[in-house]
Amino acid sequence: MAGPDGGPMIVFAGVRLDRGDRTVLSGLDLTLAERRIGVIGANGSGKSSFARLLNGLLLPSRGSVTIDGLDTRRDAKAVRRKVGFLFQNPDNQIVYPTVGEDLAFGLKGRKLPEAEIAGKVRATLRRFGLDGFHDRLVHELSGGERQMVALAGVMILKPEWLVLDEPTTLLDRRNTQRIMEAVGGLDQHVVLVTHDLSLVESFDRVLVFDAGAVVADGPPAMAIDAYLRLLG
Ligand SMILES: Nc1ncnc2c1ncn2[C@@H]1O[C@H](COP(=O)(O)OP(=O)(O)OP(=O)(O)O)[C@@H](O)[C@H]1O
Repeated sequence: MAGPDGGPMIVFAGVRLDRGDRTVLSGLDLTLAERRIGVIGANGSGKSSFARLLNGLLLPSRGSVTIDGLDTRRDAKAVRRKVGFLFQNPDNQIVYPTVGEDLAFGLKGRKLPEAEIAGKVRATLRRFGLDGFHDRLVHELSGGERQMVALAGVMILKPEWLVLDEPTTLLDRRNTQRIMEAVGGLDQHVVLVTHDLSLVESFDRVLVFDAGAVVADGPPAMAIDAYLRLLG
C-alpha cells in the first residue's frame, strides 16, 4: 500500500486514544503521504500523543494506525524501523557516554559487521556536521550539539519517516536553524510537532489540533491562519 506518488503512507482509521481515564484524541481519519507535514495546536491539544501514535510509542484505544500496511500494534518492530522519532529533550534518547558509541548502538542491534558500523558512524557524523565528535562525552556537549547527535542517531538507522516532537524548544535560534537545516536536507518524510509556526511555513501540509481533534488540515497559510483565529 503506497502513497499517491508511490511513496510511503501512514493511515489513521477511526482512531481514538484514551490516556488514564481521559479521551485525548478522537475521530482521527487521516492519510499522510506528503514529505513535510507540520502539526500545530495549543498546549494539551493532543499533538505529542498524535506523534507517539505514528511509530507505536502509543497504541490507539480504538481504530488503527498503519504504515504502508504495517499495523503499529501487530507489527511494532517493523514500524519502528520505518518511523524514527526525535524527542524534545535529546537526553531521552542518547544512551551511551560517547557520541561514537551512541551512534553505533542502533546498528549493533541490527547485527552489522564492526567495520561497516564504524564506516556508517563516520559518514553520519560528517553528514550532520559532527566531524571530530566521535570520542566526545555526550554529557559535556551543549544542548544544540546533543540534539544534533540525537538526530544523527535516529537517521543512521535510515527510517522512511522522521517524527520530531518539539525538537527545537530547548534550543536557541542558531541551533534551531542548524537542526531545521539538517531536517530540511533529509530525503525522508518528516512530521514536525512545533509551537514555532515559522518552522512549518514552507511545509506541504499542516494539521491543526484542538481539544484532541484535527480542526484544520491543508496548506500552511490556511492552517496557520485557522490556528491564529482559534487563539483569538
Ligand atoms: N499519561 C497520561 N494520562 C492522562 N492524561 C494524559 C497523559 N498524557 C497526556 N495526557 C493528557 O492528554 C492531553 C494531550 O496531551 P499531549 O501531550 O498530547 O498534548 P500536546 O498538544 O502535545 O501539548 P504540549 O503542546 O503542551 O506539549 C493533555 O490534556 C494531557 O494532560
